[in-house]
Amino acid sequence: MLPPLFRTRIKFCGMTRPGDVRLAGELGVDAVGFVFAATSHRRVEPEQAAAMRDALAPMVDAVALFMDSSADEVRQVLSIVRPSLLQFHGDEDEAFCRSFGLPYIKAVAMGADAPPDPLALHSRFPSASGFLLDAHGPGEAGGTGRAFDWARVPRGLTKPILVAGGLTPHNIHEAVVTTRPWGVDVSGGIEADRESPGVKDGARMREFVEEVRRADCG
Ligand SMILES: O=C(O)c1ccccc1NCC(=O)[C@H](O)[C@H](O)COP(=O)(O)O
Repeated sequence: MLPPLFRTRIKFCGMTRPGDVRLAGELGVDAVGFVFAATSHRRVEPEQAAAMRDALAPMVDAVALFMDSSADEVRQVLSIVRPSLLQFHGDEDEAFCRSFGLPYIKAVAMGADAPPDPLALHSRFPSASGFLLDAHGPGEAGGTGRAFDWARVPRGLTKPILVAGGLTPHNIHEAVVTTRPWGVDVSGGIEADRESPGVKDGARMREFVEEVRRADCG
């Protein structure tokens, strides 16, 4: 039987150590994320992120993640880190997101009462490269380690979607098989323990990738 041509993209988020970034590249991960949200326990300084970017393998995206940062803060990060993709988790509008001249992903709060309307999302963010569906409620930060009900993933989104929130090596196979997303995003589920946010665990990173690939073959 021919192998499947499609593969689920993988993003590891909340990276804080160059060694973890290097391993992500070796494992075939498509993107790594650096968090600049003011309230995050995984927040890094731009210089720290620049050092991680230097550890990144070619053809792997460096994603800068913001939550209601000012335009000046975003521009400062861009000049130091040179990310290839942006991710916005707050109340940023379309004009703000596209004003930096880089492709971006808009996070969507799946913890709301009603699932988002695909048409409304597309018309609010026509310039988005894709949407990241995360488990947080409206106005809350991401990286909660909570999953949402994958049956609520809206159908009819024509832009790529990434499923996020509470994914681990143990549930990622089911998440991919259930939702068949463009990509998946994980942070807490590949960390060593809850006490060390941002410190990734090599064995968990590897197992996560293996499980996504197993789902791709199913
Ligand atoms: O990670 C954070 O601390 C964070 C803070 C504010 C906004 C977004 C944040 N993280 C986003 C992500 O890391 C992921 O997109 C996603 O939320 C997955 O997190 P997890 O549930 O820990 O796998």
